[in-house]
Formats: sequence, C-alpha cells, structure tokens
Amino acid sequence: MTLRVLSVASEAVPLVKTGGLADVVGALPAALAPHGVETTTLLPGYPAVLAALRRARAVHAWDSLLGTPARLLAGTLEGRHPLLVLDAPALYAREGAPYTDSAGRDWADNWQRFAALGRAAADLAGGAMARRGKPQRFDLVHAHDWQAALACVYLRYAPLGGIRVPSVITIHNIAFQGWFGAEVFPRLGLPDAAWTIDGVEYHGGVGMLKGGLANADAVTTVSPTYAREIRSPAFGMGLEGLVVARGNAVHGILNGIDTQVWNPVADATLTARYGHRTLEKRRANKRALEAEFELAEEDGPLFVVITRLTWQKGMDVLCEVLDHLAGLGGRLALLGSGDGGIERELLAGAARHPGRIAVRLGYDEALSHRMQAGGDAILIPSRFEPCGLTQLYGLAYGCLPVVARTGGLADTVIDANPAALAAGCATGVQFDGVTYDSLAAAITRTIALYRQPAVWQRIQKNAMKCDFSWAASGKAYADLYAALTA
Ligand SMILES: Nc1ncnc2c1ncn2[C@@H]1O[C@H](COP(=O)(O)OP(=O)(O)O[C@H]2O[C@H](CO)[C@@H](O)[C@H](O)[C@H]2O)[C@@H](O)[C@H]1O
Repeated sequence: MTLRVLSVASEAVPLVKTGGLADVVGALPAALAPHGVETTTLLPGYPAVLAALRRARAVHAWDSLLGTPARLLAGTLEGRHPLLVLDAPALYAREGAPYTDSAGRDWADNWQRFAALGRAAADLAGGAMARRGKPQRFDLVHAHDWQAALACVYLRYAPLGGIRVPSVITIHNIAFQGWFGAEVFPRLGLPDAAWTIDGVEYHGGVGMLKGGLANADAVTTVSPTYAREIRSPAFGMGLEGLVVARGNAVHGILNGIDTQVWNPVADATLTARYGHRTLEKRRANKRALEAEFELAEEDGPLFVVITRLTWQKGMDVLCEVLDHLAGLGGRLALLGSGDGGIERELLAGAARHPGRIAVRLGYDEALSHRMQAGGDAILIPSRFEPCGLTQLYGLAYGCLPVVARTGGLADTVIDANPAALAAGCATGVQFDGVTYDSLAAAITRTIALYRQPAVWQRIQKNAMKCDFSWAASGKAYADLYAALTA
C-alpha cells in the first residue's frame, strides 16, 4: 500500500536553494519511493519556482489565505515527483532571495509568508478542500524547519477539514527559529488555546519552530549526534528543554546524498571523471582547479572550502589560520558568500598569499563539484553542524574532509588516528574545538598525511567506498512514517 506524504518546505533542489535544506527536500521523494512512500512537495511560489513549472494546472483557490488571495498549482519535481506550488503573488512575487530582500534584510512579512505555507499544507492534508476538488489525500505531513512548522500547529489547533493527519517536523538547524512579535498572533487565525506554552507562545512572542516542535507527532533532526547535542543549552539555542521534554519522539536520521548528482564517475561538470580505482585521473581536475583559481601549479596539498561565510561554519577562525596554512606549503581555494567582515578578511588573506590562497565570493553549484573533484581536502571547522553535506560530497569525491568533531561531522568521518590507520578504516581528519590552535594542528596533521602518498591514497579509497546514499535514511523515514500512521 502506498503511503502519501506531503513534504512542506521553503526550498528544494533544483528549483530554489540557499543551503543544505534544499538538497535534502529535493532528494527525499526519490529516497522514499523504494519504500512505498509517494512524496508530494509543497513549495512557495517564488518567481523562480513558478518559472520552472511546466504545464501547471490550478487545483485550488483561496479567496483569502490568511488575508491574501492564493492558488495551488500542481506540477512535477524533476519531471517525476508530484509538486504543489502555493501561488500567492502578494507574498512571494518579488525580487530578492527567499527570506531576504536584495539588501539582505529579512522580509518584514516573513511571518505571513510562511504561516500561509503552513495553513495551506494543513488545509490540503486536513481535508478542508475535500468538497472543492482536493487534489489528493495525504496520510502524513512532513514539515521542514521553521518556515513549514506552522503546518503542525494548524493541524493540531485549527484543522479545517476534520481529517486527523499526523505530522513530522525535521530540524535542519535549530539556530533558525522563526520568532516574531506577539502582534502577529491574532493574524494567524489560531485559537487562544495556541497562545500557551504548549502552542506557539515563546518568550512573549510567536515561535514558529517552537510551535512545530511542541505539536508535531514526531521530531527528527539530521544526525544522531545533533539529536543528542540539542538537548543541551550549548546547542539547543533555548529550545533544549522542549527537545528533552519530547523524549523518545525525537529521532536523529542522517542525511544522505543524491548519488545521481554527486558521483565522480558520472559527473558531467568535471574535466576528468574518476572512481576509487582510477584516482590518478584526479590530477587533471586539480590542474583545472588551479588554473580556474589562479593558484600556483604544483603537487603540494590543495585545500578547498565551500560554505556560507558565517560564525556557525567557523569562518572567522579559518581567516586566522590562512598564514599558517600557506606557510606549511598548503594552498586554499575558497567558494562562499555571507558575512561582509569575513569576506574582507579572506580577500586580505588572498592578497597576502597570491598563488596560494584564492577566494571566489558567490554561489556556484558547478564550481562546487569541480572543487570537490580537484581539491585534496575540504576544511569544515563548524562550531555546530546538524549534519553537513559538504563532508559527504568530499568523501564521495576523495577530497578528504577535515572536520570539527560535532553533529553530523562527528557521525560521518573516521579520524585518521594511529589506530584507525592501522585498522585501515580512516576517512578524514577530526579535531576538537574550533580554535586557532586546534584548526592549525589539524591542517599540520593533514599535510603530514598528504606527504605519505600511500597512506593518503588508502584514506581516499576508504572515503570513496563509504555509502552515504539515501538508502538507509530513506528507510528510516519510511519506518517512522509507518509507525505514525499505523
Ligand atoms: N558558495 C556556494 N556555492 C555553491 N554551493 C554552495 C555554496 N555554499 C554552500 N553550498 C552548498 O550548499 C549546501 C550546504 O549544505 P550544508 O549541509 O553543508 O549546510 P547548511 O548549513 O546550508 O544546511 C543546514 O541543513 C543541512 C540539511 O539538513 C544540514 O546538513 C546542515 O548541517 C545544516 O546546517 C551544500 O550542498 C554545499 O555544497
């Protein structure tokens, strides 16, 4: 029997992406299909999403969805999986990024933009459209992050159709909570009962992620270690008490990677395609990357970084170790954008070390593939990392991850310590604490390993043979859905 799931999110590859959330939401339908789950993805109708919809048909219209007219358009994701798009021009038809305007400021009406997404999801799954040609019945709603969290709250406090549908919320990053002032509460269309510790009330305002965490039937986050970490104040960002209170309803399910998109044997963006038996072909990718970044052409270690430039990702500490890295004969190619101060410091580092440190500010998906294929090691000094995807891509591409021991980074990389090297299972380098000393020592250790070619290649082969496809995690989600709908 097919289980029908409505996956609700604010971004999904290949239509709209600001970070790893989009990779996961985009990959889930194919990951779940082998387990008898049909996933319909509901996204906001940003201009880019509407432009990509081919042969869309309108399947529902609201005269007023939280105060604004809206339509629901049906199409497909990747030409294969059902897609629903919430077309509400007053909320989404604007220039800029999904959450911010062109100047990088949060849209002032974000509360309404994403409350409407949650209300639409609850209407769809709860049966409110049944009389008016609802496109399909759903057995379960899966909400991602604060932007979709109100779906769980509406299903609990204000179901409009009378069908009781269970919900799951996934936390991709507990640091982003969607908190708004108390004045928005009356406009959400929720009963007074939701203005409580069990509902959306949080520190005197509306906490969207908090409301979802409190009211979803199950909570998942994207690695087992992060599921434990967010029980503590250091990682829970204020929500640790609620996470602890949800007890066994909280699950850590590791993200997978889309092996159709991230596979060096078949990756069309690369100069040379290769596998773990043809590692020597990586050299052509390294030469191409050096040329692209105007780095010195040599066989010494080439580090890469692909990230949002933020405090979470430890990029301030990376700036501090640039001189150390270059002084040891290392080179660095960095792709990222974000914090203006960090951008300036990185550019200053590149100016101090021409040919050794090169920085590309911006977002470039194809270049990120070429960097994983041409770099020797990827540096990921995150202060916290719910799962992390770039270390998984690095493992698949033999670009060895050098990671802080936190969250999903701790769960997916095996440190090349003497015991792991002797046992032949090492896949990268881990270090404790994101400080100058710890990161500098990890870089020193990585370069020492690189200078032993047989050892390095062994680690590369181990890394490339790891299976971080969606197979296991797709099943874990499907099992959770089955338990909730039994
Ligand atoms: N400048 C650039 N150009 C091209 N590509 C770039 C880029 N900057 C980043 N990327 C890409 O964006 C994605 C980032 O995903 P991550 O999982 O590493 O972090 P993010 O913090 O966005 O996601 C959050 O959600 C995901 C999904 O659950 C969790 O893995 C993670 O820990 C959590 O913080 C990767 O696909 C990466 O290659």
